[in-house]
Amino acid sequence: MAPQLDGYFQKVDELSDKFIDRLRQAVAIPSVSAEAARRPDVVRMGQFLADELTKLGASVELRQLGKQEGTDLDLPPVVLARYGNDKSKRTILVYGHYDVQPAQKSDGWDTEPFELVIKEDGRMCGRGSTDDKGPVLGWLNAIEAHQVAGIDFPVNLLMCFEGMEEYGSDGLDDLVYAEGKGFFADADAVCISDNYWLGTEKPCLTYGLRGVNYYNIEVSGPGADLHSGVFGGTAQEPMTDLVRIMASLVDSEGRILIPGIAEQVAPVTPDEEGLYDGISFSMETLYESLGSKTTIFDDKKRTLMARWRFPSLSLHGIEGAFSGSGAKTVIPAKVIGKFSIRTVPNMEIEKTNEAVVRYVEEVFSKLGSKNTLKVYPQHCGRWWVASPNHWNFSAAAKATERVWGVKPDFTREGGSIPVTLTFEQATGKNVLLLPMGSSTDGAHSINEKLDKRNYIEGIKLLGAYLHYVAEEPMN
Ligand SMILES: NCC(=O)N[C@@H](Cc1c[nH]cn1)C(=O)O
Ligand SMILES: [Zn+2]
Ligand SMILES: [Zn+2]
Repeated sequence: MAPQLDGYFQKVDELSDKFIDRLRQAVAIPSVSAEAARRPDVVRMGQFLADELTKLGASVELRQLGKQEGTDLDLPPVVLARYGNDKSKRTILVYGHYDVQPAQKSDGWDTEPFELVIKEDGRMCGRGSTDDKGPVLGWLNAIEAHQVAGIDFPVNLLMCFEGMEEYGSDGLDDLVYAEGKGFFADADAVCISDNYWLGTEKPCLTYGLRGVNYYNIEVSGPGADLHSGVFGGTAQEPMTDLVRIMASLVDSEGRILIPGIAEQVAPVTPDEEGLYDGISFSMETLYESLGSKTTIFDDKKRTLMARWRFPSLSLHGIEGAFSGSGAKTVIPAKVIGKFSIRTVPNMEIEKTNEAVVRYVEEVFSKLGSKNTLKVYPQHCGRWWVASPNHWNFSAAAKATERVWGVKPDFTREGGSIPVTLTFEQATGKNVLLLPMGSSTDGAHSINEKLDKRNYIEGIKLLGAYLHYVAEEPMN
């Protein structure tokens, strides 16, 4: 089956230095969507992709999305591209994002985050290497390897690459819904490569994601930051209120203390109980990914359930708080606490928001503080669970076995890619998550990396998947 694949694989190996260089160029563009000052770099990264795709012969459009909500900042463009328009072939729509999480060497990185540094053991370190520049470039590299090998591209490829995923995909949903019957109308299925294997050796295909509701809690009081010697003990301090509110959201065992959250979670079914044992996942690999043994649970099943099918609440930070080294004796006038809830079936965005706002206001009112509180969701994206019983998943499973020599696990994921559900609803087609990187890649963390092996074999995997898609009978 898929007879041209050996020639394709050989060409990917031959071109591997060129493909790594393409990733090096992409990592060097600090396309951090969360930082206003970096917006020109995000736009530059979109342009880089558009130029590379144009050179490969794709037709490319940079779609403007208007202003970022509540700001004067232009949103970065969505790169929409088409490669091939042969009515006798299937059409696959792929999505990825070219923005990255913030990173600074001083966060604790061993090397400059926006320089791709290749270690002797094959780790390619750099912000965005695995999330999501490596996988996005994987599609471009697959096109190039086919061209150089002289192998006919097996499908028509539609591409949608956005630059705001790490900041809530502002503006993308409207575009995807609008183009469901437009630019994306020909799509027979959707494939997203923006997640990770559960461990470091066994590949997986993913059919579920948690959603995310991200919140701000603002507490303000004094008109300006104050000297704590002069005003300590006389002014009510916003940070004191905020820390007490934040401490009331979740306990050290990860239990969410907000009434109205656990009540929305779908009960565990007997069928589901048996699902976890068959999954290749070890606590040892988790400890390696975590860099410590500080897990809430000691066993695989409860750990996987906590990641996939129960909600979690994480405290992320406090804007306006002193966080440098040294000993600044300030009372911050206004602080904004940031936290998010990863949501699961059958939680509803609005119901969850209402429960959060009600609870935070109640806790604050019990403090008897004269400060002012505002609590509001910053962005929300729904959870997604799909059926893996579809030719899209069968093709990916065959490709995985061909490239990695092992049948993939079928997994869910704790992270969120809210546009996944939007693609499913807008196109009415099956969506598959086909990861390239592994659990130790450290996405969003310091020293993010993509192993050279996962990048190169991942390029083979994406191409092989398209060949098997072309061979699958419709179901
Ligand atoms: N690779 C997917 C990913 O990292 N998604 C982000 C999405 C997000 C939501 N709010 C901010 N980023 C995630 O954190 O899961
Ligand atoms: Zn991502
Ligand atoms: Zn991410």
